[in-house]
Amino acid sequence: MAAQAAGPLVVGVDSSTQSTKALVVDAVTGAVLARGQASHTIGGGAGKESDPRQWWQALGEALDQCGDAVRQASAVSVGGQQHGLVTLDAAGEPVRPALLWNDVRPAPQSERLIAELGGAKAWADRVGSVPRPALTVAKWAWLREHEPDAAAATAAVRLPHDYLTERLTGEAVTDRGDASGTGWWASSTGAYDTEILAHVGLDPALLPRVALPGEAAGTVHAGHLPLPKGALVAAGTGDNMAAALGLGLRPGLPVLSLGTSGTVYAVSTHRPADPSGTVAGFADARGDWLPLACTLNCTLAVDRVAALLARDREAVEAGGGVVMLPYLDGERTPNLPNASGLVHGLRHDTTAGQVLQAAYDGAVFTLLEALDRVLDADAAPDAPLLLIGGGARGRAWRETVRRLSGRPVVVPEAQELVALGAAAQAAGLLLEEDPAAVARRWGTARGAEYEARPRDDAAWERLTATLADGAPLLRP
Ligand SMILES: Nc1ncnc2c1ncn2[C@@H]1O[C@H](COP(=O)(O)OP(=O)(O)O)[C@@H](O)[C@H]1O
Ligand SMILES: O=C(CO)[C@@H](O)[C@H](O)COP(=O)(O)O
Repeated sequence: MAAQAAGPLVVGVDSSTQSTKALVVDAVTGAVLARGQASHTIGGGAGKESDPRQWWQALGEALDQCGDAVRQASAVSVGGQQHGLVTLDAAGEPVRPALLWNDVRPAPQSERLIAELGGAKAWADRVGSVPRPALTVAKWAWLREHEPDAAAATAAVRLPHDYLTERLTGEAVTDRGDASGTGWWASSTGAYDTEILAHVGLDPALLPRVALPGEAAGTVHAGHLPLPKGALVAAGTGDNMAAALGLGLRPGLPVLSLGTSGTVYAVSTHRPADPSGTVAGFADARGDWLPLACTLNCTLAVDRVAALLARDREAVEAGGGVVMLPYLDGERTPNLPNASGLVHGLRHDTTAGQVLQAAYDGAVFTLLEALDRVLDADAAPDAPLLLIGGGARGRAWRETVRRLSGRPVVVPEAQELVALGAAAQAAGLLLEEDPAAVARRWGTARGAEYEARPRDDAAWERLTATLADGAPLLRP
């Protein structure tokens, strides 16, 4: 395989909520020479948890599937689901399963942290984000309150991507992108916030070093993975930051990602600070910012509705006035952690296909509602939406985005943009280039273009009214 390559080989990894994906990529051309994927399981009863050791095992399986090419890689990088709280004991073993980004149990701790440290605006100004239940700081506060023994046994705290990076290299290293989703890395200073850490009783010595953009985490030291010992390992980053790299994103171009989470984001040259908490003021993996809004209910919620209706996910039907807010897991945007799904407007003539379409509409509306807040002065109002994530392969998702956004849509041909972004980061490290420039050279954002259609204002108004009128039901 490597014989077909024009340049050295790099490996990009996406350790996301549902699976690990690995790509072996030609660092010069961006050609994908091999790929692998292995699933994760999520448990946790009322919460959302995964055993980090499973991610390591899945990484091994995904790399094995890549065959010989992976054994010739010169550099590797790991992108991972953001915010997860990985707690390790003194031997480096997980104290308990990781609390994932979509675990809403820390909602009371989140409210308390906001109140105790000056309110939402103070948090946004200082940290960049209001500490919603998703953020690692709220999860750590939950653990200390509910499982003090587990918190006391914790000798190291990691995020999913840097847990894997450390297992590859033996080095405790993270990056500013993923660190910016913890709630204890302040965007105002570009460093860990020792006052916040003291407030939540977390010793900064338990945290990984934050590498500078472009800095290596180390080299592969683990002999039992197919990766060659001594291959360079980049710092990696959060999955959304990795996808921004993978698209070679320039400031102001909006991305809508349809996966387990739904996200809308853009690279910005201005540090975000949204006191409403809708926009998380993340850092990107280079030196800019990544204002982002994230929903909990996206592809899994809509697929669940399709299964309930016993319909294929593409079997939608237009028409009718039924409205659905598919908040099956509670919701993060808007901040409704205790909400459940809401259906309104059913009639005798409502069809199952219309109910399914209403689920897509509700999921897409929730994301697009946040888009205007995410975009700043850098953003061109008529810029096309880049549609990525597993859902971007679906016609019903794409057409719903076109109908409710009124914007042109581009669906990149490249499908695994997080893994490609990690590969671009690895290639950037190896070739001493800007990873976003590497991705632009690879042409990763090229894809099918769909022109703008007039926005469906009637559907938008029905959804807005249902969200407002349903508030007492959505905030139990
Ligand atoms: N052809 C398709 N059409 C529509 N949706 C799809 C298709 N293929 C996969 N998906 C959706 O993509 C989702 C997984 O997306 P992905 O971005 O890989 O998730 P994550 O990164 O959160 O693990 C699945 O939940 C599934 O609903
Ligand atoms: O919490 C966020 C962003 O803030 C999520 O986007 C996670 O990063 C999980 O991503 P996926 O597994 O859905 O890609």
